[in-house]
Amino acid sequence: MSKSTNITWHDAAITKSDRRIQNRHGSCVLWFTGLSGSGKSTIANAVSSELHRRGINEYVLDGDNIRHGLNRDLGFSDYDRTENIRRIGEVAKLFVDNGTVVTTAFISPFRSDRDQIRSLFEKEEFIEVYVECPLEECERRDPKQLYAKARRGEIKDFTGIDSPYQAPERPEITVRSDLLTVKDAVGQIFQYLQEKNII
Ligand SMILES: Nc1ncnc2c1ncn2[C@@H]1O[C@H](COP(=O)(O)OS(=O)(=O)O)[C@@H](OP(=O)(O)O)[C@H]1O
Ligand SMILES: Nc1ncnc2c1ncn2[C@@H]1O[C@H](COP(=O)(O)OP(=O)(O)O)[C@@H](O)[C@H]1O
Repeated sequence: MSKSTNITWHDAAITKSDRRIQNRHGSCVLWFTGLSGSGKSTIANAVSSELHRRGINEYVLDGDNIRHGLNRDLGFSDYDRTENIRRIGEVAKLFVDNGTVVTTAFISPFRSDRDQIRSLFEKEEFIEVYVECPLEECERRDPKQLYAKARRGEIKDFTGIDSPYQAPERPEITVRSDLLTVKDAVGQIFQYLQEKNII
């Protein structure tokens, strides 16, 4: 809910549509969601690198990085995760308005939070990418040794251990990161972007 009153929305002189025409490509958010260690960052960065190589305006919003700055006041309670995702959704919307293909790599464990973000966008602009990977495999990878800490009780409310993860019911794309290589996952996502005439 907004705390401010007496504020007026200003229409910008240059619109999203103007930027898309100049860029010669569309803009959207690829909203990656999945367990810690499922591969969100790895695949989002690989997609962004390939977009960049092809001359497409791209940007990655990554969980750990945003939590160092914009969202450094937030922790991992359910309330804080919801606020984390709400802010990222608003930032992603600005990037889409700017004509960018933005990738976001947040666990975003709650279905209602992701649906709320979806509602900020036009239909084709929000692409939910479920990076599906069994908990056992994420725990085996454990790139930051956080599962080990959570199992030892040194981290509380860890997603998949003592905090829930609600898998998407109808994601636009499901990437099975336990079965596909990173390269094949990138290929799957590019195929979608091309089919939808975004790039
Ligand atoms: N308690 C707890 N639960 C889950 N994750 C934790 C926790 N504490 C720290 N971390 C590290 O923070 C990263 C997840 O941050 P997110 O902003 O993506 O989380 S959320 O979307 O708000 O749930 C997550 O990064 P990824 O591994 O990239 O997903 C972890 O490195
Ligand atoms: N097919 C794959 N897709 C993505 N990551 C993979 C894959 N196979 C192995 N990995 C490894 O799994 C780890 C995933 O970590 P990361 O991308 O940080 O996940 P997340 O951002 O979801 O926490 C990395 O060490 C990555 O090299």
